[in-house]
Amino acid sequence: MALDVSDMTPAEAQLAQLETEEDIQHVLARGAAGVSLRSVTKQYGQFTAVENLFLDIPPGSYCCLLGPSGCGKTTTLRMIAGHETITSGEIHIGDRRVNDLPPAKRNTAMMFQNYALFPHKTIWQNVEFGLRMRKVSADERKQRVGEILDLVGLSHTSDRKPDQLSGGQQQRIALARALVTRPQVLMLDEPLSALDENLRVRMRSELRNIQKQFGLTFIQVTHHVEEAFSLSDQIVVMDHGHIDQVATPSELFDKPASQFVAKFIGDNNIFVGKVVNAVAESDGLETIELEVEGFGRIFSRGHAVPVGQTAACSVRPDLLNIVSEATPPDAMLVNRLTARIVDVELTGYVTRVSMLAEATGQELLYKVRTVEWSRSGLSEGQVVTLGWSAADCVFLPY
Ligand SMILES: Nc1ncnc2c1ncn2[C@@H]1O[C@H](COP(=O)(O)OP(=O)(O)OP(=O)(O)O)[C@@H](O)[C@H]1O
Repeated sequence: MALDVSDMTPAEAQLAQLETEEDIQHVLARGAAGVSLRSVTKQYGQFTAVENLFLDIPPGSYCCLLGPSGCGKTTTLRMIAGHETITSGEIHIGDRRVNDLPPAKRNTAMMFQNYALFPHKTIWQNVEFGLRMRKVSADERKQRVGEILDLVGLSHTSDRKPDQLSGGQQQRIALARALVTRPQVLMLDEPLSALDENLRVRMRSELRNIQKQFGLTFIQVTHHVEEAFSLSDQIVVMDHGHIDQVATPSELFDKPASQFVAKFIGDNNIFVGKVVNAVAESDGLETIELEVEGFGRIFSRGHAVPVGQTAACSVRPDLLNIVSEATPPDAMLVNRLTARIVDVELTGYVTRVSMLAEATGQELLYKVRTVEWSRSGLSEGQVVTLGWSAADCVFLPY
């Protein structure tokens, strides 16, 4: 049967050109593949959008590219998918260098922000489309489309058009359409951004379940910190076209590697000062003393830079403690400062308390279980002493 190519994306049109058995076998290959970026740079004219990226995404993992608008997440995703050329460097998918391969030959699939469903085709035809492009037989198409629609729980919608589905259902169909081609890597560009908050949280766990079930490599672009934390095995934090840190969610939460990451991922409290002393500890880290103007000495843990250099340290808002002024600092809560409560925000189980340091006016954030906050009897305008340990305070080279 002749293919209707009038509403194909460029990638799909390329697929339609696949001729050789080898091409088709590559595209139909199953199983997850890892992705490797080696010194990848993208320039648009004089502007460098991403520079010298090195990244290894293990096969079968869920990786999120996380960062503020304009940091280069989408450009990176599009280069992996082959929708954007790279200026220099190498990209490998599995054991293949894909720099010069068109999107259709990379064994990847892309799920777009707006789902890119064909409005005039039925749900069945939408899902079946990629298989037709790949010249899959009618019997196999029937079986695979049936299976995948079952899997996303939408078999009953197969005769409808996309605009007869809810946002969440359209999202599932877009996912089914991408998965039915059995890609080795699925790329998702802000897949949840069109959904309302409740649905987003539900679809998040569906995405994660499907990724686990298929054992595929998922690479997702997001600027939502919570989304990246809840989905990922690996989070790549990007800023201004560079990778700042690659880590698991818990590593990132406990040990941000830079001031940018510490701020971006969690409202951490950051203090900037000069290194005045560093003492080696048995776990290979050092306890580092920073002289911070207005506060005096602040103790943190990490890998020190030479004495005299400017550096910073970061403490999570939930690791601050309100302590009695009378209690002398001890090894547990060696860091102390006084602050005035300026705002209290109940967000559910957790209360966010904004404070201003008495000595410097620096804004500080304290997060506490709401039940504890209620028991404390504290309120706006009061001055409290905050204490935290060196172990909870992460040293950040400047
Ligand atoms: N075709 C293009 N021509 C010129 N500059 C571009 C082009 N595409 C992207 N850029 C620029 O490259 C930088 C990175 O863009 P990119 O879309 O990758 O960012 P992003 O992190 O995905 O942002 P967002 O979350 O807003 O989508 C931005 O400064 C953007 O303006």
